Amino acid sequence: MHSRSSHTSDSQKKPDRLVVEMETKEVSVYYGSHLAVRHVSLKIPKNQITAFIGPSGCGKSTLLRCFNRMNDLIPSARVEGSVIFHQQNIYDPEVDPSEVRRRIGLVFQKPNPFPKSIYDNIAFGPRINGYQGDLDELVERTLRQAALWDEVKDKLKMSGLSLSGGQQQRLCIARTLAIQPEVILMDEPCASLDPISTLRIEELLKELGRRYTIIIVTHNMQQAARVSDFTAFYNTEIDDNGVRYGRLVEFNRTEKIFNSPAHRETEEYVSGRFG
Ligand SMILES: Nc1ncnc2c1ncn2[C@@H]1O[C@H](COP(=O)(O)OP(=O)(O)OP(=O)(O)O)[C@@H](O)[C@H]1O
Repeated sequence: MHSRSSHTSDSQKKPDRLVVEMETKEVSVYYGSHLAVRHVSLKIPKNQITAFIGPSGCGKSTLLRCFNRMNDLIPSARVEGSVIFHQQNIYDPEVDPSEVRRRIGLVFQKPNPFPKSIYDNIAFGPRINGYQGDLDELVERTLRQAALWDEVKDKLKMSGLSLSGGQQQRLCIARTLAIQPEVILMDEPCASLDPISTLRIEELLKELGRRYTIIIVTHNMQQAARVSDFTAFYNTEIDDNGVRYGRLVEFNRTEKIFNSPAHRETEEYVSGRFG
């Protein structure tokens, strides 16, 4: 990939020249002695949406968590290889994992607002990080970015838990945006939402994808096709000892993965013949 010299306008969604935001080099993840994902090397393009797809258990969520060291919080998990961000391996011993997680936010599958007011859900992270600007302005701006402002502007003191599931998920996205991340990871963010809330989140994603680098794990191939610019297809493989592990099969522009993939197993998966 080449470096991009000029700014991309909002209307120009697919620039010819891309910069790499993050890169995994030979990443493998173990849970105890169990190899879950093997040797993934991948370049995540900046300000694009990358979808991770593949059958259950191929390691999509495991790999996603490597991008902001969330696997550190799982005692049995061990990551090999490197994940490069701003020319540094985020697994280097001198790197502070909480700083990594501030710059690379994660939105979970199930909306998980704090049991606090809508306002404080947004303000909490910036306060902890010593935000010096106008918090009211930040709360409004991020709620607008997350397409939630109009629905909540008159009830900012109400609990975040009083919102619908779809609104809660947009609140969690706003909360992530408020700490001004550079990359947003999303682990099946629509899995627990109804179709209308799902569409709203997808619209939001397309909007955010112009300004942020987004990686989204999804079970839903139509969703990957609708929202992403690039797609990584993972599959499971069985080694000589009969042990199943996940591996990256193919990574390319989404239209290529869905219309003319290089590998037969990708074609079989995206056409619904397995998985
Ligand atoms: N916390 C954990 N402890 C032990 N093994 C785990 C843990 N999380 C995942 N695994 C194992 O790692 C492998 C990959 O799981 P992972 O959840 O990353 O796959 P996935 O592709 O995201 O699956 P799904 O689509 O079903 O969510 C599986 O064999 C799973 O059982």
